[in-house]
Amino acid sequence: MTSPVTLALTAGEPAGIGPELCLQLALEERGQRIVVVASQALLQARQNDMGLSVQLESWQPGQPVTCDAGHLAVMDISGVATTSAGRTDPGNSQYVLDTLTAAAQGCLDGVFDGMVTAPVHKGVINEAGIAFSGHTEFLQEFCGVERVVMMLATEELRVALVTTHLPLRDVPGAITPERITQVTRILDQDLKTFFGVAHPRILVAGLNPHAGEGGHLGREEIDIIEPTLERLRSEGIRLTGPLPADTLFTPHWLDDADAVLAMYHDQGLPVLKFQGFGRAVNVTLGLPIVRTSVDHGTALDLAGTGKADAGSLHTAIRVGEQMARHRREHRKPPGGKP
Ligand SMILES: NC(=O)c1ccc[n+]([C@@H]2O[C@H](COP(=O)([O-])OP(=O)(O)OC[C@H]3O[C@@H](n4cnc5c(N)ncnc54)[C@H](O)[C@@H]3O)[C@@H](O)[C@H]2O)c1
Ligand SMILES: N[C@H](C(=O)O)[C@H](O)COP(=O)(O)O
Repeated sequence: MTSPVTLALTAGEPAGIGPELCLQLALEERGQRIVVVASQALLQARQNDMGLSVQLESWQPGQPVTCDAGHLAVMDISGVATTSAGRTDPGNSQYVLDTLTAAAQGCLDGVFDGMVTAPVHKGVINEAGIAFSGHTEFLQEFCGVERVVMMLATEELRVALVTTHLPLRDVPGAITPERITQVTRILDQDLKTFFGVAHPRILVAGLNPHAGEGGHLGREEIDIIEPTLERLRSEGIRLTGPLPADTLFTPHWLDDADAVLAMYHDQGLPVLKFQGFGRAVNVTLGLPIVRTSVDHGTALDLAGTGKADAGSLHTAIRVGEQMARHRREHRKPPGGKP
C-alpha cells in the first residue's frame, strides 16, 4: 500500500482566477492531499464575493490534510495588500513570491511531495521592482540548479523548450551547444524518470524558417544545432532533426515521437495550446522537486465570475501526483517500501 501524496498548491496572482480555482477544487472530494499555500484572508474574501461556502482550515506542517468536499487545508501566507478580483496591485508581489518560496521550501524539506502552481502575473511582479520572468526561472534559482526545462503536455503531445521567457531578439544568441545539450539530456532523463518512457524519441525543431533551408535562411542549424544533436545521438539519445518547425507538428512526425523540443516559447507553445488549451499541464523538468502548473494565465477578465474552467488545474494535480510517485519509486532502496 502506498501512502498518499501531499501537494502544495499556490494560489497565484490575488486578482486572477487562481484563488477561485482553489476554492472550486475544495468543493470536490479529492484523491490527493492538497494544501493551498495562500493568504487565508484572500480566499475568504473571494468566497464571500462569489457566495461560496468552503471551510478554510489553517494548516501547519505535521498536521493531517483534509480531502473532504467543502473543506480546504490552507497554509496561511501573510502580506497580501489588496484582494479585489480583476484589479492587480504590485503591492501583492512579495506576497506572491512568498507563497512560491514556502511551497518550494516545503518540497525541499519533504513536507510536500510536490508543488502545483496557479498562475501569477509576471508584469505586475516586475512593476513592483522585482525582476521575475516566470515560475520556471524563479524555481531554478531558488533550487540552485544550472538548467531546468519547461515542458507543456497534453495526453497527445509534449512540447519542451530550449529557451523560455526571453525576448525574441535574444533567442538566437541563447541557442548554444551547451544549452541544447543540457536541455536535451534533462528532457531525455525526465521522460524516463517521470513519464515512464523507456527510450524517448525526441523531435527537434530548427530555429529558422524551413530549418535554415540548407543555410540560405540562417546557419544556426548547420553551425550549432545539427553538430550538437550528433554528439547527443552518440550518447544514445534518440533525436530526429533539426526539422522545419512548420511541418514538424504533423502526424507524419508526431505519430512516432514522445516529445518535441522547440527552440523558443512561441515556436512550440501556440501549437500545444491550440491542440489542448484548458487540459494541458506545464511541468518544470530538471528541478530537485516536483513542480507542475496550469496551462493558462491569470485571466483577469474572468476573475470573480465563477466562469474559469478548472480542467488544467485538474491535469496539473494529476500529473504532479504521478511525478511524485515516480520520484518516490526512483528513490526507493531495492526491496524497500515507498
Ligand atoms: N502558469 C502561469 O503562471 C502563467 C501561464 C500563462 C500566462 N501567465 C501570465 O498570465 C497573464 C495573462 O496572460 P494571457 O492573458 O496571455 O493569458 P490567459 O491564459 O490569462 O488568458 C487568455 C484567454 O484565456 C482565457 N482563460 C484563461 N484561463 C482560463 C480558464 N481557466 N478558463 C476559461 N478561460 C480561461 C482568458 O479569459 C483569456 O480570454 C500574463 O501575465 C502571463 O504572463 C501565467
Ligand atoms: N510559458 C508558460 C505558458 O505559456 O503557459 C507560462 O508563462 C508560465 O511559465 P512559468 O511556469 O515559468 O511561470
